[in-house]
Amino acid sequence: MNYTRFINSVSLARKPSPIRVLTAIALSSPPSMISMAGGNPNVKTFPIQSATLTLRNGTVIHIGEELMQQALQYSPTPGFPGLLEWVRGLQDHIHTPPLLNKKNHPGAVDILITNGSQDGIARALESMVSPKDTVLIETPSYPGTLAILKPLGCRLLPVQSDKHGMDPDHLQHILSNWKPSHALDPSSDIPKLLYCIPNGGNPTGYGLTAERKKKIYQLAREYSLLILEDDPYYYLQFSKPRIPSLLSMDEDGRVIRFDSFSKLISSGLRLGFVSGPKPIIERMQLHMQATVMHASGLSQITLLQILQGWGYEGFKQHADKVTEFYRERKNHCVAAAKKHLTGLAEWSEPSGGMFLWLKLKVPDTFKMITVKAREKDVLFVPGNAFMLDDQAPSQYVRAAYSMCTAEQMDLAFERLASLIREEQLNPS
Ligand SMILES: Cc1ncc(COP(=O)(O)O)c(CNc2cc3ccccc3n(O)c2=O)c1O
Repeated sequence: MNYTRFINSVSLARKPSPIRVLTAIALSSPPSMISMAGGNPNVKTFPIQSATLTLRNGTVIHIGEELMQQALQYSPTPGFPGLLEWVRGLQDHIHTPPLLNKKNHPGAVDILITNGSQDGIARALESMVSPKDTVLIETPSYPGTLAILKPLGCRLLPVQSDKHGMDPDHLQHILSNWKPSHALDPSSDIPKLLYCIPNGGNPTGYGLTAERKKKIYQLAREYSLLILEDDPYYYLQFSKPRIPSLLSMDEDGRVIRFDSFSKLISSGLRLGFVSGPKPIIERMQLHMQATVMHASGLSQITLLQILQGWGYEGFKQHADKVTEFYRERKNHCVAAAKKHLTGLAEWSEPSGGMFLWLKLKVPDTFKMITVKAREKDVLFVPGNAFMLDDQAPSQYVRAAYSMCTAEQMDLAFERLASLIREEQLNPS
């Protein structure tokens, strides 16, 4: 695989920061090394000495002085070595990526700790996309990614989806406008990247079937695409066993996978990680070096203490508990929709995540949701926010069931029902 084709000129121009190189050398040198290189502040001037965390299960985690000094000091851009090692082991345990341990393969998997997966997606797209490029993106899609992509000025081609996720037949139909050989022609506008949210989609809550994932991967192979697998809801799949990831089938080194700790452990710690081909991860690391330098050290050390205490089995048990929490909320949400919205809206049962995607029997939801709904003390997100063309009318709204009680969801949908009836009588 020739990765240069996928890296834009800004990213290709990036060079390792000499200071960050020295930080890495200093960290990996023997105690005899005397470093007067790095402009590190002296940790003895820091007011925080240690910390103690109490988990909901009663476990007490103590971050002593030595570890706290590491947490509060500059650290390597790729991530704390211990956390990198742990998440690498998690990927092996969960996805068994074919290229995880093939160090000599050009697409050997490398990992970067990011400030949440939003940060990772931004670095990947800002390192790969040029204005002349064509990017395939499932629609509807996550507004956070649309906010990154649209300003880059590339051509965005929407790939339709349904209750089983992105439609590979529509993807094939779009790609049939090119020949696979066009990928060898630098002047061709053949698509290079495919962005998808394979499980518990945002905004739909739908997930790709295993068959569709295989078909999409085969099409990516045929047309030399790289796949951006944005998968913060992987562990929140309601069906068991979980449907395998695209990374688990990646024999070519064409999947860049974004994981997040936001939906399982904390969204405020701002930690996620990217698993992908080393040449791409290296470009993202250089991007990170020139901006935030590294993800928060205190967040990384805090997370690592929790993960090391759990181990992989404990992590999976926690993920299963969180999934059951959201399954119960999903059931309450669907029950409230059936009770109040039957005949006024359509929806399919979410297969994971934390969202219900409602198609209302009105021509456009934007003004109804952004103006009238607030007067009725209820908030949703209008469907246009998830579309490539956010000016076009949309009959959809996204409802998040993650934060509301069953009673609140019932009342919210009762209010939405009266809004729909009013809108049907007097369209805004
Ligand atoms: C598909 C997909 N990919 C990436 C991310 C980012 O997650 P990270 O790991 O925390 O950076 C997300 C997070 N989605 C949302 C976040 C959010 C934050 C504040 C307020 C509202 C928010 N709404 O509505 C969201 O959907 C996501 O759904």
